Amino acid sequence: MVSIPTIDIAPLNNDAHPDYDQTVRQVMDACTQIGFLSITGTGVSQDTVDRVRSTVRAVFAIDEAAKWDQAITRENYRGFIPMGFFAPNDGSGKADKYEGYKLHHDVNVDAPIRQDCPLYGPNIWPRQVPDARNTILDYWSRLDSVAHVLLAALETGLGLPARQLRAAFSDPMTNMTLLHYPPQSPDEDGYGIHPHKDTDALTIIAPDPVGGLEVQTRDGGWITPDCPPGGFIVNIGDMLELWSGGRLKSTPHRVVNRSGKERYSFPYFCVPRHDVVVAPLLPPLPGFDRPSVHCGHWSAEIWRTNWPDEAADNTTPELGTLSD
Ligand SMILES: O=C(O)CCC(=O)C(=O)O
Ligand SMILES: [Fe+2]
Repeated sequence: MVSIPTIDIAPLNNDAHPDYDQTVRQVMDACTQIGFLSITGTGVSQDTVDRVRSTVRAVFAIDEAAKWDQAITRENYRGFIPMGFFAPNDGSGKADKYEGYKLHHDVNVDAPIRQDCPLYGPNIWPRQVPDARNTILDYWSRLDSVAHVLLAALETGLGLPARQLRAAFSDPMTNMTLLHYPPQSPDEDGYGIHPHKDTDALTIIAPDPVGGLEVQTRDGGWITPDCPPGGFIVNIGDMLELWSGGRLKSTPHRVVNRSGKERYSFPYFCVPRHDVVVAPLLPPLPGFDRPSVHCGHWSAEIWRTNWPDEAADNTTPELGTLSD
């Protein structure tokens, strides 16, 4: 029976904690089997999460015309993503039923790193929701800490030198998408988000109590993660799968919002620094054979190929596909 476990990660804050090793083992079991886990004991309060969800609601309540003034452009993949913008890459042409708002690791216009990688920069913050910046950046920094605790546990669990993964996340290309999924009627086909794998290292989501996230099991079925109130859902993305030589699993998932209610979500996608080249740090498992990925190039290609009239070419990293 495959299931998504709920793990109290509080012992991971201290490697001398009597339950440290056992908790690392539980995290490793989840990440090497289903690739998803629910976590509690993060230290991030329900109040913090509720504040972010209210902010996200307020962002999508902005007048439609004003959204277009603050929309993503080819040059700057920040701001509103209109409803219907993302169609699946399977040729079916059915657009996902959500609108989004894209944010990246926030740095000033004069930050030196912009000389090395122009994808870094300040976010567009929605003018109509003045608290959005503080509320979201506060949440972001808390999730940075949670991500680091999880990465440290994975370093231990994989037998890697301490900090080998964490060192890749200084000046990260970590990003968030604020998401609004209108309800889908029971007879409506299509998805809130079509089945996909995440291309990042690690994703952390505070699930909306209305539900709708579904995770594929190895036998092709779909299960719904249980997550206690105040918990988060974590999943392994393609980059950690690649780093681990195929041991940690990046698992397809999708969203279908049949709750009859509006659904709001704000995944945090943990991505290394622009100059990190992700390649196996351990001998790959038999049959696992993937090219390395340069994170800056990867990010530039995501920005480019999400545009409906742009196609992947033979330099586009192979990430996020469901082919294997
Ligand atoms: O909204 C969710 O729960 C999941 C979103 C997701 O899978 C994604 O944005 O990659
Ligand atoms: Fe995803």
